[in-house]
Amino acid sequence: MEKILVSIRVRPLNKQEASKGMPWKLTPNTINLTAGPSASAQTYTFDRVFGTDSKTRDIYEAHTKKIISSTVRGFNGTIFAYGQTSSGKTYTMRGSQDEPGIIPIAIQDVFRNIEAESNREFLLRVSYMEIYNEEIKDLLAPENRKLQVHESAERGIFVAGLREEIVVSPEQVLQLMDAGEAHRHIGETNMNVHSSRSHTIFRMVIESRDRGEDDPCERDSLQTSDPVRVSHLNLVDLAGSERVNKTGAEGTRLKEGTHINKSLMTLGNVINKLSEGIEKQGGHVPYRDSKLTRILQPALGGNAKTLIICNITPAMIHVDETRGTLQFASRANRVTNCAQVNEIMTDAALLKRQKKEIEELRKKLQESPSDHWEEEILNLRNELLKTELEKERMAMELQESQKAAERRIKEQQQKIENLSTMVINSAVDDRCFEKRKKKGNRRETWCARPVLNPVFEEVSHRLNSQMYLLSVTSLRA
Ligand SMILES: Nc1ncnc2c1ncn2[C@@H]1O[C@H](COP(=O)(O)OP(=O)(O)OP(=O)(O)O)[C@@H](O)[C@H]1O
Repeated sequence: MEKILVSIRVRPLNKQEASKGMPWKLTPNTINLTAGPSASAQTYTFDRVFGTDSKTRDIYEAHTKKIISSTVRGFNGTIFAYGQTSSGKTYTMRGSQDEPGIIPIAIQDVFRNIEAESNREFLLRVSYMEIYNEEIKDLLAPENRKLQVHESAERGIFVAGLREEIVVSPEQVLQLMDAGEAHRHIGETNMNVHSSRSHTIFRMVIESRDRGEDDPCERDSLQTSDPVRVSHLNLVDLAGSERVNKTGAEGTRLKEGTHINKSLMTLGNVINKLSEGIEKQGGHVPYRDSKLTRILQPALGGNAKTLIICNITPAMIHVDETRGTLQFASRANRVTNCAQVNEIMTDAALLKRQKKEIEELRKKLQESPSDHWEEEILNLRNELLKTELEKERMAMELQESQKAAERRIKEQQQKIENLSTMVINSAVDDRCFEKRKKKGNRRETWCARPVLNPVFEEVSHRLNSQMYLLSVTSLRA
């Protein structure tokens, strides 16, 4: 569900209006009446409010651009300009010599979007119609008049007998538009020298399907079995609501004005009912009360993305009409639509899509768990290898240090043995020497323990401490 978007565009004051000033205060999202006898604290809030110096390109970028790219992806889209006569609807939608309008910018953008969708092929058809005095006229084939609106399950709501031209370039579309424009009802009123006396709907039907594989055999089968997306883009320039006394309408102009006002009143009623949620409560919405609302039915509370650009005249003299436009805009802003991609599914297309989905699921089932486990296993294997290598390294180091300790012990034992032999020999020598001395010039004395050679004592002490150190080291190892 998404809201109907509403933007307000305030046209600059013209020479006659400028002297009285502008009683409206604007912010990027709000507008309120600050001067004059009917000034009030009421603030109107919208998706965007564009001031008198705004450019159509800014308005396009704000919301229209997104809607246009959605239509290329299969959503219905409608953009229309609403407002009193001479408020700038045609200026906004068609543009001027100096500033292109929403329609030419949108057409260029449709083709740009299509170019970016390289995996799809497109078929574009355009039609251009006018609702004048509640009669539908074909602007691309002016001999087609009084066309009727019908509804069918396949086509939805459509205008029977309306010419649709296949187009391949933005230039071709703009040429067709210009040709159609020449057949439009335009008249002079007190308020607008080129007043649109009719509502116009420029429609682009965008059909697309997947290009399929590179294999031409495969391509042929795809063409019959792929779903086709069909979306409608409506670019609407409404005739302006008008007051008979202000427009000075009489005769033909008066008749036109009556019809214009009647269809705009129906549009207002439809928006009222929708904003009150009447349709959701099962109530009646009077779409059939005018050709305009009947043709635009999908855009009003239906399957479409919709933007209404409400044009207002900021002059003091038009305060009442401007307030009427803002009230309509507020109600429209409360209406919700439900846009979805429009696909035409043949049985073959349905079957093919289901097969594709099953295939994708099977692939996921097969691929994703094994991918996951393979990675897990690889990680675990690496961990295991690392641990084993570390274990081996530690075992080798231990072996080495044990061997070294054993070697040192053996060496020390060898040294002790050698030294012991030396000490025994030296003790024997000493005793012989003492005996010889005794026999010589000294008296023989008794000693409780044998007096050892000081050299022996020193060596023995050192050996004992080294043996102690060795045993401690080998214990530690
Ligand atoms: N934003 C703008 N900047 C400059 N000039 C503007 C702007 N908007 C409208 N105008 C001028 O105001 C005049 C009336 O505009 P336009 O014809 O677009 O009004 P309209 O709402 O389509 O009127 P109608 O309902 O009678 O057809 C034109 O001369 C147009 O060039």
